[in-house]
This record gives sequence, C-alpha cells and structure tokens, in this order.
Amino acid sequence: MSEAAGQSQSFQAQPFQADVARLLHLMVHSIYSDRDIFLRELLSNAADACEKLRYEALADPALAKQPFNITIGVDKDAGTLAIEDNGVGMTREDLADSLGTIARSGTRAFLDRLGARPESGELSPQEAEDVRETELESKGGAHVDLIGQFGIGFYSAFMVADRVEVFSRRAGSDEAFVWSSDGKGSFTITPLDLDHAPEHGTRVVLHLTEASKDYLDAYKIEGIVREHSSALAAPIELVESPGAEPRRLSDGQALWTKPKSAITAEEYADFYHTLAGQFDAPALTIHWRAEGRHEYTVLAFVPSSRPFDLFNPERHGRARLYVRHVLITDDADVLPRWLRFVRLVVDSADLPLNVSREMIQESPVFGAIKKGVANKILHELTKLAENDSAKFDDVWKHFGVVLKEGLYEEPEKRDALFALARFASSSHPEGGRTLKDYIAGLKENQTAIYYLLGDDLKRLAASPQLEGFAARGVEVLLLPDPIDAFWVSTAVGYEGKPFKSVTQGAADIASIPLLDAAAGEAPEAQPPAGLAALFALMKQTLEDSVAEVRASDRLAQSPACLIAPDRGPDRRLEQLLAEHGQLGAATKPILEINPKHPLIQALASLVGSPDRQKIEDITWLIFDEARLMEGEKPANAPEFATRLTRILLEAAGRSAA
Ligand SMILES: Nc1ncnc2c1ncn2[C@@H]1O[C@H](COP(=O)(O)OP(=O)(O)OP(=O)(O)O)[C@@H](O)[C@H]1O
Repeated sequence: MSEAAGQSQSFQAQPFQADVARLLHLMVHSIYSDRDIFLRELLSNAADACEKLRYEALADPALAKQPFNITIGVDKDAGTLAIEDNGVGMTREDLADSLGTIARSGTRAFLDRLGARPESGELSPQEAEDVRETELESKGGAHVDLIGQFGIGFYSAFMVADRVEVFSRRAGSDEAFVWSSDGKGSFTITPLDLDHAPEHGTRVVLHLTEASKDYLDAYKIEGIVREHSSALAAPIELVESPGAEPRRLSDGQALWTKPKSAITAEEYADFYHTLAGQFDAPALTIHWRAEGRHEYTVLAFVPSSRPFDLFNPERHGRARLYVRHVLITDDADVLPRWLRFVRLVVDSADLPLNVSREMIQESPVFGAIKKGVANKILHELTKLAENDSAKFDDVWKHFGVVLKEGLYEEPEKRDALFALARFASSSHPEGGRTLKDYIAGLKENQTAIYYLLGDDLKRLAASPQLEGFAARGVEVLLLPDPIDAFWVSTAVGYEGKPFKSVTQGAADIASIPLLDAAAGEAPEAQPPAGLAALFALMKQTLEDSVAEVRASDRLAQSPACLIAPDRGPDRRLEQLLAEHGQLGAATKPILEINPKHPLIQALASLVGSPDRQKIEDITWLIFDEARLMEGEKPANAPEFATRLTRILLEAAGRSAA
C-alpha cells in the first residue's frame, strides 16, 4: 500500500475492538465514585513511557533529547487537561494497537468478570450499543467495585472526558500522529505536523465533560498527584494556565531509593497500588537494601486479597527489575512460583546495564539476588507469623495454597515453610493449626502425623475414616488442596514423625487407648459369628471392584469405608494423577468394614439364607455409600438405583414386582 493510500485510510474512523467498546461504555456510564483514578493511570503510563526511553537510550543516547519530565497542563478556557511526557512515544501502529484493542490482561479479566463477552470480532455500533445496554441493565452496579479492583488504564480517561486526543511522536521517528476519539465506538489517527508534536513522547489531551470541570482546579490536581503519584520515577510539573511557569509537584525520586524513615504508610500503599494494579491495602510491606557481596534494594508487597490471575499457569513473579534506577523489565523472573503473589521492585547496583534483558537474567548476580529475595520474604513472613498471628492467618488464608507449592518444589525450604503452614484438622476444622501444635497434642503410642486428603473441607471433616481416630482423640490434618497430595507424599516427616494417610494401609491405631474405655475393646477381639463368611461373600459380590474386604479399627459409627492398599498411592493422589492423564491403571481399593455396626451384624446373620439377592444388594449399596462419602459417584448408577429401589420397597413393606 502506498503511503498516501495508507494515510487516507487512517483518516477514516476505525471501530474499536468489541471489548474496548464495552469497556468505554462502562467508563462513560460509570457511577464509580473514585474518578480520580484516571489521572493516576495517565501519569503512570507517562512515567512508564519515560522508563522505556531511559532503557532504549542506553544503547542510543541520542534518542532522549531532554531530561525526563511529565507536565500536567490546564487550560480553563478550552476546558482541557493535558498530560504530557517526553518518553518513548508511539508510532501510528502503536496508537492503533495500544489504544484500540485491549492488551492488558487485567482489563480482560475485568471484562470476563462482568460475564460472557460478545462474540469476538467487531460489532456494528448499534449492535455494540444494544449488547452494552443489556449488560448494564442486567449487571446493575456490579462493575463498580471491579473497576477499583483492577484499574483500567488509559480508557479511564473517558470517565471524565467526552473527547480524548493523543498527540504522539516515537523517539527517533520523524513522523507524528494524533489519535482522537469521543469514546463512542470508533477512533481516528491522523498525521500530525511536527511543529505541533512533542520532540519525543506523548501529550494526552482530555476535553473534560461539564461534570468533570473540577479537574481544572490546581489544588485538586496537586492533591491527587501528592496522594497517588509522587513515587513515580519521573518528576511531575503543573502548568496552571497556557504559558505559565511550571510548578513542580513531585521530584521523580523513586520511592524505594528514599530512606524508610522518609516514607509514610500511605506512600507505600499508593506505590503498591500503582505497581500491582490492585487497590487493596498491602498486608505486608518489606523494604530493604542488601549490602554485601551484592548491592540491591527491594521493595516488596504481600497483597491482602488474591490477584485475579493467581492460578494462571503463565503468571510469574511479575517483578520490576531496575539496574541503577533504569527499568530493565517489568516482568523479571525474580521470585519462585510459590511466592508469585508478592509484588516487588528490585533495583540492582551490580547487574550489567549494557547487555540484553535476557542476559541480565541469566547472570550469576541475578541468581544471587533471586536467592536473597526469596529468603528475605520467607524470613519476614515467619516474623509476621510469630508477631501478629491474626494478620498472618489472613495471609495464609489467601496464599497458603500457593506457599504449599514450595513444600513440594523446594525441599530445602521445607522446614521454613512447615513453620508457616496452617492447617484445618479433625479437632480444629476452622483451621489455624500448626505442625508444632499437632506434635504438642500427640497421644500415647501415636507414632505418625495423620492426614486425610480430599477436595472439600466439609466433606473431609465428616469422613467415616476419621471415626476411629476421633474415638482415640487423635488429631487428623484435613488437606483439601490438590497440592497437598503432592507435598505430603514426598515430605519425610516433621520432628521425627512420618506423615501417614488415614485412607491408606492399616490404620495402626489399635494400640492408642480409646478416650472412652467403656466403648469396648478392639474390634478384632470379638468378631461376630459368620463375619469371615460375610467378608468372603462380599468380596465375591464386588468381584474386581475391590482388592480386599476386611475388618477395620478406624470406624466407629459408619458401616464401611474405602482405603488404599498399604503400598501404592493414596486414593486422592491417584484421583489427581488420573485427572491429569498420568495414571495407567488405578489400584483397587480395600473395603474396610466396621464389624460392630448393626447393619454389618444383621448382614452377617443373613449369610447362608436363601435371600442371596438381598445380601448382594446391600453389599453393593454399602460399597457405593463409601464411594459417595468420598465425593465419588456410585460405581454403576443404573444398578445403584435399581438396588436402592428394591431395598426401599422392601423397607416400605412391598416386594419388588
Ligand atoms: N503516555 C504513553 N506513552 C507511550 N505509550 C503509552 C502511553 N500511554 C499508553 N501507552 C500505550 O498504551 C498501552 C495501553 O495503556 P493502558 O494504560 O491501557 O495499559 P498498560 O499501561 O499497558 O497497563 P499496565 O498498567 O498493566 O502496564 C500501554 O501499554 C502503552 O503501550
């Protein structure tokens, strides 16, 4: 395509991507009370643009012609507010891509939270309008909180403006363009005379709506900048009217470079909001300078709520890595995966600046920083757990499931993580138990730390496998997260006590005294007559579905439960492996029977009677009941229904037809 043709096409209005159109509609119609957010977002973009050029100028110093600076310009007569930076700027393609589509994963997640998105592809303006109106009506104000939770970047400008113009010139380019839109479905990009363009960088001009004219007030602007944006790494100036002397609002000294004593809690929190794009208060702020073999400064935050993408497999630590205050990347792989909820800035004095981003991250110095950062964060979490257990419990509630990945992935950190770990248990289903607490409560003759794996805490707490343990006052850890099955099977133990699944192998608890000694002796002492014959018959009936039918010492109230054989994986681990296609053939479970249960005793007395059908029905129903208690389905649903109906009919006094 010729340049001329390209330009004439760019004069035409281009439709926004359907998602952007939806987002813009939300902005315009938003009743979100914190409209100040738009200035914070635009200033943050301006500072990012300066950081990008600072990095590019390392290789080509001629690109950055002036010291970095952000200017907020007020023009009361025109009713405009301009945010200008002398950062990297945007090409025509950048303008179309960055301001016409949605690249931010956070914004995308925000839209996803609002519900099903329209078909991909562009909608006609009328179609888009219909979709949006319906959504707004049906969702009511649900989006309001979400805006605060995610931040929405550049498009927040349309909360206060009915037209936005973006004048931009890419550093090193001799072309400039202006992007313009009223936020109603389309935008234009037109070439810009270089006399009206920034030397390099971007000027965003907001034509404020009548209702937003208060943003022309210098005090208001100053307040927002001081409160939210003073930690940005570029100075911010205010020009109160066209031609007036600029007034400096912020010195552009990055927050982490200041001494801790000079930083308020609010400044830390505001910096965290900009860094994380999340607007909760940080649960823990860790700011330190390492001075030894390597010199670096770290400012790290533990959020107080879960980021939306915590379980996205592609989510990394998301660290901002600086070398001597120059931003190298905002996606550095500083943290191990099990600390991926931490947001942080690392500024190194020793890493080389003149090599590629990739090479920096492969250097031994970077390796040493990674190690130091993980150790320090773990140390601070441990201190929090010791000094403020209520606050730590909250951190664990949100991120314990991620920290537990470290138990599996980094065995050398296991001891430190064990000291942090909090569990729900049979005696404390509400959670908050440490392994230390557990060990302190060991019963006479107890040789193991018992646990029960599953996927639902409530069901685990009601599990029949716990009955025999409860009868002896033995605490059992309830482990409901998928990662539990992995770490617990590889961890050797804690304080000399091995971890032992209560659904695997023999329970080995007969030697632990019963709390209520009058409740009876061990079950094997008094096997009811016909029990051996019953077990043989049950095994024959269940055929290949079970490996064995045997008496249990882990049951008290329930008739039966399923357990895994002594050797082989726990049943839950096996389930998880099967779900991920990593299991060839499943091992058959053992059906353990409570010989003292009235149902079992009644069934034993039927052995030898001609009513074989009834024994078979009850046997299968006992087996399926045990499966149901584990959250599984009956082995064969139609057969289960037929047998259950037959037995119910008989119980109701009718025989099956
Ligand atoms: N002043 C600017 N200078 C240069 N590029 C900009 C500027 N403002 C926005 N952009 C470009 O537009 C893109 C979209 O901006 P937006 O604020 O919506 O999201 P973002 O800044 O990428 O998100 P995040 O804050 O999560 O990094 C930016 O990534 C950037 O490429």
